[in-house]
Amino acid sequence: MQKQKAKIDTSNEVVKIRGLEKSFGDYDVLRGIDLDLYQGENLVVLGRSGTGKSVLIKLISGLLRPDAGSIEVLGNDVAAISQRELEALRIRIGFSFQNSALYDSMTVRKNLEFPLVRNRKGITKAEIDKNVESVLDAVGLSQTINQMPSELSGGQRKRIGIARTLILNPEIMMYDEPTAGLDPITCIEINDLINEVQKNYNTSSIIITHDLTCAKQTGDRVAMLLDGQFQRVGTFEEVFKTDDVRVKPFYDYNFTE
Ligand SMILES: Nc1ncnc2c1ncn2[C@@H]1O[C@H](COP(=O)(O)OP(=O)(O)OP(=O)(O)O)[C@@H](O)[C@H]1O
Repeated sequence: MQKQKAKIDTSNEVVKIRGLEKSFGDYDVLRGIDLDLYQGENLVVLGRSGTGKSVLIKLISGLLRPDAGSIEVLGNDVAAISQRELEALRIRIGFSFQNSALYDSMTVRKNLEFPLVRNRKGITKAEIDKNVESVLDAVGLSQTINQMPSELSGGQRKRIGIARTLILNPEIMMYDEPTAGLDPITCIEINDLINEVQKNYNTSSIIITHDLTCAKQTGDRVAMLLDGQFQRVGTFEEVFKTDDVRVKPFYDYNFTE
């Protein structure tokens, strides 16, 4: 499905990163990064393996501390806030990780109820049921409500994982390799779902991927991490309109025979 033009507010940075540095031993992974995620935007982050994409997500979510620079998430200085404030902030962020991490011993319904029961004290049974049905409908899997994760396909598990994050109405979504290991048709379905989530839940998203079809279909902008910095940021076409030998192979591998 063709991506519709998203409503993006470029005056509202939900993530604002300035001069961010992070090293491990002698290895300077992030060397002074500046990056904005605008409200309502899908931002794709590309980069070779080991360039620091996961480190960046961990820094944004406060799991790692920066060596230098600032990270502001939904108006909070992540490195300065207390553990309690950090936990409250994390509830406003939905994480969709590679292995979906569903609880194998629980039905789809129980998997979806879990974050609600844990994070919304005093929620009623009727509200839980309504929320579960709503997110299952949003990911197109209402019929799986009583199934076990082992009975689902990889693509379905991915969708339920996304539903489980949506149930807390996140303002920011972080997708780590959303299409990894899926067949091409399921990849397209997941890309469409990412765009539907953006539109229907009004989320701002960071999408980490090596899949340029995913980048092209979902990204309003693409940011490419090269040598520890975002050296190419723009639309998909802008980023790949270059002869840079660090960039071209990405495109050629994905799109040329
Ligand atoms: N806690 C840590 N301690 C030491 N080194 C680390 C730590 N976390 C990450 N690194 C190193 O930082 C570098 C970047 O890792 P990261 O996982 O962010 O890469 P990536 O871009 O996400 O790669 P991939 O595309 O393969 O997932 C790697 O060299 C990794 O070994």
